[in-house]
Amino acid sequence: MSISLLTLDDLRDVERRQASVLESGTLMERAGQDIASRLERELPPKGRVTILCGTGNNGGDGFTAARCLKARGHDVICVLVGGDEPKAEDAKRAFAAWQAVGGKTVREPDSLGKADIVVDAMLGIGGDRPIRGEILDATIWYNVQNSLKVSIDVPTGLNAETGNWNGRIQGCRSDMTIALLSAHAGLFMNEGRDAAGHVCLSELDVSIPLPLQGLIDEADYGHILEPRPHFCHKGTWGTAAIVGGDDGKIGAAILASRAALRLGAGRVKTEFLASDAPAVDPGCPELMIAESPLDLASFSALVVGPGMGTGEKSVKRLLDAIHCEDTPLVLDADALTILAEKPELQEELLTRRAMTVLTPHPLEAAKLLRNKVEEVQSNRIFWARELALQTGAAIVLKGTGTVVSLRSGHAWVNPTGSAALATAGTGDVLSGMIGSFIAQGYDLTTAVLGAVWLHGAAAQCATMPVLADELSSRAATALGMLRRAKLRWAEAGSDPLSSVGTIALQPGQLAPAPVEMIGKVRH
Ligand SMILES: NC(=O)C1=CN([C@@H]2O[C@H](COP(=O)(O)OP(=O)(O)OC[C@H]3O[C@@H](n4cnc5c(N)ncnc54)[C@H](O)[C@@H]3O)[C@@H](O)[C@H]2O)[C@@H](O)CC1
Ligand SMILES: Nc1ncnc2c1ncn2[C@@H]1O[C@H](COP(=O)(O)OP(=O)(O)O)[C@@H](O)[C@H]1O
Ligand SMILES: [K+]
Repeated sequence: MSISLLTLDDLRDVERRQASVLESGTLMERAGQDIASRLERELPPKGRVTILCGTGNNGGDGFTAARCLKARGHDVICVLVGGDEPKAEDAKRAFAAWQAVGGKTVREPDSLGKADIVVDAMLGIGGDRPIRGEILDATIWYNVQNSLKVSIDVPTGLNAETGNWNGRIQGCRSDMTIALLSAHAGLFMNEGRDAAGHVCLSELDVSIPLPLQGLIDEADYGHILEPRPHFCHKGTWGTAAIVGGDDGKIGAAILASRAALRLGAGRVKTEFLASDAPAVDPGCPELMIAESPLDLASFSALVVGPGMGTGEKSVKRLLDAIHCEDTPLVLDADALTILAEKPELQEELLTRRAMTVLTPHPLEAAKLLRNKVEEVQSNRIFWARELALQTGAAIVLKGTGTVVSLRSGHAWVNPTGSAALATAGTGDVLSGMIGSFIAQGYDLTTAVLGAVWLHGAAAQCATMPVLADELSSRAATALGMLRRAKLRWAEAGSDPLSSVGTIALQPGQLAPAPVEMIGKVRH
């Protein structure tokens, strides 16, 4: 969690504390300088830049960046949107400084020629209402510009915490967003992921308190990248049991089982609930298909639910698994539907000694929370935390920007993944991957965060939906390559591979960074 995702309350606290120790306008000046430096990398000499400035402090950042770019010889025009003058104090000063250097400001953008870069500095984290009037008009203009489009702090109209458009009114859709002080969860979730584009962060040289939430990164899953010792055997890497696959849904349990095996579990046994289940998986003969119900307590990890059905037999098997109190348990799909229908089973989860992981998609989460999908999606981090408290389990709330939450209140947003995952069976693969890492003996957070991150990373470069079964092979290949890269990097002491399979890496990195750090970087 080295990239923090501060809540708006936390950010306002940081701002207040900084205001008492720094001269007013200092942060805005740093923001303007860092924005200008980053934009300059995208500009030709004497590049043309149009900056849409709102009347709040986001607009102030825009005027400050304008002044810095002008000083570096670029041709900059500001458009003041939403009023005849800035309202926030720092923004007033920034506007005056822009005017003092002869900066040109107009009130609407329609007559302006094409710019190399168009900047959205209309609304930042203070934008909490649906956009309308001048801001809406300028947003519509912005979205059709054939220029590089860059939002400052957050795309105008987007809720920085939830990644939803305020009031469902579409706001600015950008190629790049330069976040200030801290990255925002909304830039990686729901509509925010598409609206933000490439995310840069300037921390403005401010030390940020360690928050409860951040992006999943190598600091969280690094252990899974460690090479295996030579001195080991299949028993070293645990045995996972996959329980599921009722009539007509055998494939789901196969997908989870294959994923568990491919990602490194020493052995995987599959218990199908279907009456006509196959005795072998011809595509993966390494799997052991149980002929009779498994002794669930004897496994290193249980994955229960993929294609399991919700009938009496399934309920009984779920209960058996929950009662294996000392065996780590991953519950997915139909197991979650049963849990939602039988709240008394959720209470039993609270008494388990071993870890439990629930992997709901938003509809499954809504049912568990006795809620609506829209409500869950309106604040995914909040509801993932609620579900962790309700069940005592680690929660993996899937979707665009998967959220992982623990009962302790810690929450992570996954920066990897893509729409290539929006295809049947990829969730089954994820539950098998989590079960695999748990069976291998990784601690709960490493296993869950590593699986979620890798599952997304394996799909990231695909332009078409990935067949779920291919996904686990891709994830295994990516993991192997990352392990090799780490080894080489450790041996060479510096530059690893510049590219690892489908995952493009910067020199010195093992995995693509979700956020480009700009300005003065403190870590
Ligand atoms: N305070 C600080 O320490 C720093 C703040 N910075 C900038 O300041 C921004 C926050 O500034 P503000 O708090 O002034 O907020 P904004 O500039 O985001 O918004 C200004 C005003 O817009 C109003 N508003 C909300 N939704 C609206 C809508 N749909 N239509 C019209 N008006 C709407 C709000 O009531 C608010 O008063 C950050 O996003 C960042 O860009 C940066 O300068 C970095 C440092
Ligand atoms: N647009 C998307 N962007 C990122 N991840 C996605 C997207 N759509 C789906 N996913 C991921 O794909 C998986 C789908 O899981 P799930 O809905 O349980 O499907 P299934 O039951 O068919 O396996 C989850 O890991 C989810 O986070
Ligand atoms: K903005």
